[in-house]
Amino acid sequence: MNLNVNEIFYSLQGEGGRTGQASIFIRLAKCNLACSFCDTDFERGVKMSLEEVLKEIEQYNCKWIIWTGGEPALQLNDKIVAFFKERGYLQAIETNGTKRIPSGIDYITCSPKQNFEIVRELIPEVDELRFPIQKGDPLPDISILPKTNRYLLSPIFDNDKVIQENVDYCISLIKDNPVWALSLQTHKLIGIR
Ligand SMILES: Nc1nc2[nH]cc(C(=O)O)c2c(=O)[nH]1
Ligand code: SF4
Ligand SMILES: [Mg+2]
Repeated sequence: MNLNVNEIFYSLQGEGGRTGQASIFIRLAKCNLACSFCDTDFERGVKMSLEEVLKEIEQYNCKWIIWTGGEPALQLNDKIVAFFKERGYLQAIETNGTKRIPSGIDYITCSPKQNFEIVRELIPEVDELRFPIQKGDPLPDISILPKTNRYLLSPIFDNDKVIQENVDYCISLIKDNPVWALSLQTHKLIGIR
């Protein structure tokens, strides 16, 4: 079994409910969407076997993987997740909600970008919903979305720069609708990967 890998790096989770936790990011190549605000160059990839990925990540003193992309659910399956689970890894995923998630994932972050009504059919329950928001965007209707305990709004940045009007807009939405909370891309604020 192989993966088409864009990059592997060791950093701290910058966003959401696991912010600040050391994690090995495995960015898989390719996405099935093309969002205007996308901050990631995910097209290029190299073919790696699971053993090669394991060898690379074993150098880090960390047992959390974050599968990201692109859209990692285009490539992951139950067997790949089981391979890393059997070797002691906990696995988080950052998904756009357009594909089913393999079993065995320990923390699901879902950031739907379109077709919100099909997301819940594919992924009934997640650990967090995190929506990139720019000024003027409507607040998502949580009644049709996957079940979760964490509803997060993430103001869209200009590359690594805060766009204050997006932050202010998210804050006003949250004050009016306190089921939501703010998620910042803290890695960009502090200049780490
Ligand atoms: N530090 C850090 N945290 C992240 N959380 C999600 C990321 C992503 O690109 O998916 C990301 C990233 O690129 N860097
Ligand atoms: S779903 Fe995510 S990775 Fe894919 S284009 Fe949109 S923002 Fe970029
Ligand atoms: Mg990123």
